[in-house]
Amino acid sequence: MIKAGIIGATGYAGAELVRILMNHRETEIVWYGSHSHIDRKYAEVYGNMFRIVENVCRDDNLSELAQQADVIFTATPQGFLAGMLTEEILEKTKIVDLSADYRIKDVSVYEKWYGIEHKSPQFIGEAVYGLCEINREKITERTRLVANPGCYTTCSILTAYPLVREGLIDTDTLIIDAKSGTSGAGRGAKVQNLFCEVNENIKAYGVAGHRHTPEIEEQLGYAGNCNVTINFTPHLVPMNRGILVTEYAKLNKKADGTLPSYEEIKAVYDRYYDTEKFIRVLDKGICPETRWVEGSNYVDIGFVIDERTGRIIMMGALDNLVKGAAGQAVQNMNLLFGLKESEGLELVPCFP
Ligand SMILES: NC(=O)C1=CN([C@@H]2O[C@H](COP(=O)(O)OP(=O)(O)OC[C@H]3O[C@@H](n4cnc5c(N)ncnc54)[C@H](OP(=O)(O)O)[C@@H]3O)[C@@H](O)[C@H]2O)C=CC1
Ligand SMILES: CC(=O)N[C@@H](CCC(=O)OP(=O)(O)O)C(=O)O
Repeated sequence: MIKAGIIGATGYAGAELVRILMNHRETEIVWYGSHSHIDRKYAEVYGNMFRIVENVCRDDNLSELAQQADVIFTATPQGFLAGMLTEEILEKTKIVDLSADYRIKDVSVYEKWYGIEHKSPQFIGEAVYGLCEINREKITERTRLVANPGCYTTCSILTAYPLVREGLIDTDTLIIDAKSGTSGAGRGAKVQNLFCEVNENIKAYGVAGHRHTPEIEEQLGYAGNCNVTINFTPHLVPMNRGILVTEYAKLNKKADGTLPSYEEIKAVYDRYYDTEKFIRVLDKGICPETRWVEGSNYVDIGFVIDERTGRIIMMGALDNLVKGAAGQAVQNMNLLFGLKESEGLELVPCFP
């Protein structure tokens, strides 16, 4: 059995990791890390785990956990892992980090957009960006550190990736409009996430300055082998889970001056994603909906070509806590240990 420890097990992403790993046949959770519930029974913090998890919450001592665990998931605030990570820890265990600490390769970009100093930039080069469908061959039994992509970025990148890779869209015209359920903001109490602030309301935030912008630009830049500059505007919507992205871009014309057809674009998506278990490219005319992916590791993708404006509208939906966080982290763990990639992740979407 793989011994897994979770630092930040009492947060929303950590709790989803617990739920998924409970049904993983090759894994045993040896550490339920917390910051403010130390020594409290985990099932008192999360009642859904009553009579399922008997353990008490431990602290966030990464060095001690590294002695016991084959893999550590850090579902902690930005900067936590960067402040703790050492070579000694990485010699003992593998780490899948759900925060953004090792996602961006240029440390000055990280420090500018996150507004914090990076405490261990020496590990950034080694970290693999764990977007499994794109970087699968880099996530191996030799990998020690995985930077697990987040919810908005996973959805935004996977939705546009094939078309950017194939040069089918003008990336300078790419606009990503994204919406997230409130669990995306974490469990910590914040006034802007109170029921009366969120319910019956929808608002944009982080306009022209959200920290996910450079991460999406970097990854799509690798895909297109070019500099990518986007507008990314997230919105908070009154639902628990779910990310929906709507992406707009000018389609590049073909040599004969015409736009690619629906069938040509669909063939490209299918070529990239037909064999991907967790990416479902929907049939013509069907737009992704968050409710059809809730509780699952799926990303649903659809698109429409607007002949009138010459733009394509690409849409993607996922569950921010599953494919956008814990599910993807477990997918990465499966790759790190040479297991079946979908082990523990064959979760059927729940509805309603
Ligand atoms: N929510 C989401 O949809 C997604 C989240 N993520 C990322 O996952 C990480 C966790 O997010 P999320 O679960 O939403 O956040 P939460 O606020 O819900 O949980 C944070 C967790 O970290 C612990 N913690 C808080 N402060 C510290 C600290 N100073 N040192 C150590 N541990 C601490 C908390 O412990 P305690 O509960 O005991 O206070 C809790 O277990 C973040 O980096 C986030 O960006 C990534 C993708 C999606
Ligand atoms: C609704 C909400 O507040 N969402 C968070 C993003 C989710 C998250 O935790 O960020 P990562 O994907 O980088 O890990 C935000 O906008 O900062």
